[in-house]
Amino acid sequence: MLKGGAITALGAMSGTSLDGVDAAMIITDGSRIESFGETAYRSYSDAERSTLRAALGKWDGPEVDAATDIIMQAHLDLLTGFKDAQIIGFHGQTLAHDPRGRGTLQIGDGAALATALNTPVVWDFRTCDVQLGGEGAPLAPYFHFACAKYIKATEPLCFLNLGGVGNITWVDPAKSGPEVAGALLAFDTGPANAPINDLMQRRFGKPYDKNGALARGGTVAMGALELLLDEPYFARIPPKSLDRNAFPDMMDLVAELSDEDAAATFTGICAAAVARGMEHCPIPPARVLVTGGGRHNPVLMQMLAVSLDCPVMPVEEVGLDGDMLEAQAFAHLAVRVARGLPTSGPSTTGVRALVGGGEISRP
Ligand SMILES: Nc1ncnc2c1ncn2[C@@H]1O[C@H](COP(=O)(O)OP(=O)(O)OP(=O)(O)O)[C@@H](O)[C@H]1O
Ligand SMILES: CC(=O)N[C@H]1[C@@H]2OC[C@@H](O2)[C@@H](O)[C@@H]1O[C@H](C)C(=O)O
Repeated sequence: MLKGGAITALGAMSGTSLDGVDAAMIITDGSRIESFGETAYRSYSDAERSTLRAALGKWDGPEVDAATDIIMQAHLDLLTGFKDAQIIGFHGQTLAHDPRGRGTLQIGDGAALATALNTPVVWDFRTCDVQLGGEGAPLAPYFHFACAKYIKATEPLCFLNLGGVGNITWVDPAKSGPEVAGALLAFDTGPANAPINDLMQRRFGKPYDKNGALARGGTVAMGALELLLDEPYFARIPPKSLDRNAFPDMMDLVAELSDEDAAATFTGICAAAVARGMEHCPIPPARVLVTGGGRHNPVLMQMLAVSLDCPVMPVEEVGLDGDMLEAQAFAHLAVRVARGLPTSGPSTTGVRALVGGGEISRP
């Protein structure tokens, strides 16, 4: 176990929207963020993305092996460019997530990465939490707590991540640590960019609805939206988490709609699911800080501004980098694992006791 002060950690995340790998450096002791460092991004080619897509929802087999090769190569390409990391947090790519059934699968071999990069790698962050009865997700909340301290927040606030799936963390920055009762509440809000991306791929062969251009010209089909929000997931008390493809029939909901209305409806569903989730906050937050790719979508941001009862703004407004927060999170969590600190607990994944999930592989 590492002892002592802050160290330089590198984090890497390939998220559910399948756009690419983010990597970021951070100097932290696992509790306090001292500073943020260099970042980099490697996007997937169309061919790589379709291989990854083909493996979604699978637990093993040739599709998973082909996807794993891509994940390993993409991370090696990106991470060799960083020189000073003392430890690496490697999330890998989630292919399947079923915490109440078969478990959770993040592909990629952290031990091979440790050898190739000659640096200790912390990986497989979610399995231990799931094995102990937790949701295994979201895991960024313990990092969000450190971010709230870093930005010197004084009132309860939320971090909202709009990736493929949406997740929210309510934080009370007055508490002394993330594991303290009442410091955090976190859960996945619902589908975010993934259905929009899937629609764009299916109807236009494009990866996403850039700046919400398509959704902007459409109208939200309220019937379809309400039908989805009737799913039991949205009424469940958090903590709770979602698989990227948890609602496989979503595309059917918009099958009869024009391209514009279909895009508007999926965008509206993302915002409405967040609004529904906000009802669970113990105290209304003073603001919602938005991270993840969805904050680049002005139509989605406008829908959120209309649906929520507090100011909604991108995390850049408080000096954070919304494209890199998840990569930074896994760097921070890697240091926590190495120091024997917990990475999840009852208020974030619903696990019954505090868990420090993650395997450490040394070169
Ligand atoms: N300019 C933009 N306009 C509209 N949407 C955008 C824009 N930029 C990014 N996005 C959306 O954000 C997605 C990427 O978000 P992000 O990188 O946060 O996801 P992720 O990390 O893969 O997902 P997760 O947090 O679920 O693991 C893109 O696939 C796209 O849908
Ligand atoms: C199983 C899994 O990979 N979940 C992701 C996904 O993407 C967003 C949301 O669903 C969140 O629960 C999680 O990622 C973030 C980084 C987290 O664990 O906090």
